[in-house]
Amino acid sequence: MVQKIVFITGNENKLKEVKMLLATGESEEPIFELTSANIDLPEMQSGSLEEIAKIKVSEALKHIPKGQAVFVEDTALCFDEYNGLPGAYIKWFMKSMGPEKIVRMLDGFENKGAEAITTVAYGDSEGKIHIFQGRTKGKIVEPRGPPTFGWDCLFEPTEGTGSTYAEMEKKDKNKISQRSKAFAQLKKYLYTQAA
Ligand SMILES: O=c1[nH]c(=O)c2ncn([C@@H]3O[C@H](COP(=O)(O)OP(=O)(O)OP(=O)(O)O)[C@@H](O)[C@H]3O)c2[nH]1
Ligand SMILES: [Mg+2]
Repeated sequence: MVQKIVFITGNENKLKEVKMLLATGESEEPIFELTSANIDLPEMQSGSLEEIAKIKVSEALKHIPKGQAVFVEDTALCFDEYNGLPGAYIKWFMKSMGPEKIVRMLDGFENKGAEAITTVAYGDSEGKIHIFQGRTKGKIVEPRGPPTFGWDCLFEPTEGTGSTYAEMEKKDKNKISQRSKAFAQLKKYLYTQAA
């Protein structure tokens, strides 16, 4: 049976990435059907990344038809010098300050280290919640590359070739990004369940 799965998001760029990350190869039998819904769910402003995602997906479960599964995804950007902040609040920092001023937050600090963390909370068709998390280390740099997706232009991953996410081809970003690591785990889980 093909499991219907709903991704709750209002972010078009993210949706595009996630569709690519969960796409099945041409030779693979599809085991799930992915749709998306733009539902504005309340997001807790405290707690660990896992707790925030868990509570968000329990809300999401109330909005989808019985028998379907649902997932939410939250991406945090954590500065070493700020002990993990802005973290999950990066969204609000981006909205009110924009990328240029976010870079200025680390002026006066030598350590520009940061970690991008994607947390996926999956609520299965029985209402059980499963958490998957992917992490990519890097540093905050002066914006480089097209400013099309949030803070992609100011994050230079350590594993890469010295480019910011924004300067990379999508397929290259997807090889190392926090989001691809989290969704690789979800995909593996879905295939194990279906086997
Ligand atoms: O440059 C980026 N590269 C990424 O890979 C990435 N992933 C997310 N973001 C941005 O980080 C904030 C928190 O995101 P977020 O996870 O809370 O998403 P969101 O609230 O925009 O959408 P959603 O919650 O409806 O899914 C938002 O400003 C997103 O635009 C990214 N920016
Ligand atoms: Mg969000």
